[in-house]
Amino acid sequence: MLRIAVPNKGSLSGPASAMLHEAGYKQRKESKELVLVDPDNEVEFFYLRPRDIAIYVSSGKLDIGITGRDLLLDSGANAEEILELGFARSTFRYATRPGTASGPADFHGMTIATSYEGVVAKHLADQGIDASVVHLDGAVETAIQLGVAQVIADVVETGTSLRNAGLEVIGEPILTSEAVVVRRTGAPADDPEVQRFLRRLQGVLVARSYVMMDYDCRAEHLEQAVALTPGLESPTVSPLHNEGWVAVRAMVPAKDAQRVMDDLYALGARAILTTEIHACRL
Ligand SMILES: Nc1ncnc2c1ncn2[C@@H]1O[C@H](COP(=O)(O)OP(=O)(O)OP(=O)(O)O)[C@@H](O)[C@H]1O
Ligand SMILES: O=P(O)(O)OC[C@H]1O[C@H](OP(=O)(O)OP(=O)(O)O)[C@H](O)[C@@H]1O
Ligand SMILES: [Mg+2]
Repeated sequence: MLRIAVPNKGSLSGPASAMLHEAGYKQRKESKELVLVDPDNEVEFFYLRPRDIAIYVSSGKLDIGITGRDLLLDSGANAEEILELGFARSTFRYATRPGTASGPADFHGMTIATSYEGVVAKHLADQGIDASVVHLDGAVETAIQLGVAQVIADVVETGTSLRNAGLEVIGEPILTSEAVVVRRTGAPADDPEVQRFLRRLQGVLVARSYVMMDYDCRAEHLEQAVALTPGLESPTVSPLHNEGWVAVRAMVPAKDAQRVMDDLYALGARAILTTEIHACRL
């Protein structure tokens, strides 16, 4: 039975469970449940603090886990990412009050507050910056106002939290993060249970980002139409009862669907339909 770590709180928790549910797995009904067995799919889910997940996985007690790339790197655990999941996207950045510093090189001698001490200490060492780091559990943006630090390093998504605290980002992002599936570094890549789990999640990612498009077009326009809708492998083309017309079916990136429909219509295609994909295996 595959043993999988799932975030039990915070930004990762809801979207991770939603993705597992879409992939056909049983998920807990209430947030106090810590372990859930899904016998039909031969998996066992352990709901753990997001920060701890890479550590459990690196110990080998759990086979795989869902966590944030930033949390994985911060933990220093012997674990590696094997699939990007496309949610909880963020950057990790330094921020200060305006006028404090023009770049990280000015941080010498300053104190930097963060919840990601591992990431920050490594970045400072790599850049040869001699600054002290103070660890805070959260609400790091307030540390400057309260005089605990001159600089913070924190997760930034929209930048609203920084703006509200009167802070501005300094320097380039230290890293970009999103939710990822992790396993112990060097664990066998061809484990069939892990492969099946990854295929299911990949199926959800594709189902979320593509639509199925069907349309009819004149045979003489087929090559131009197919250039607009190349599909993943190759579009399905079927004859229509009306001579000189064909029906085409192809997967199209959801974000492009309306533009592609306009272009197909302009080409003379008709009965252009899109339908949602609920699940797939590529
Ligand atoms: N506002 C946000 N937008 C996108 N991703 C975020 C945001 N805040 C945190 N994350 C991501 O979520 C993960 C952090 O998990 P964490 O449990 O700390 O979330 P949290 O929402 O900050 O919860 P907590 O309230 O427990 O601190 C990291 O991978 C981080 O990059
Ligand atoms: O750029 P934004 O869209 O404002 O998002 C970033 C903020 O979201 C998270 O905070 P969270 O609400 O989890 O509180 P925390 O700092 O206590 O973890 C993160 O730590 C930042 O503070
Ligand atoms: Mg947080």
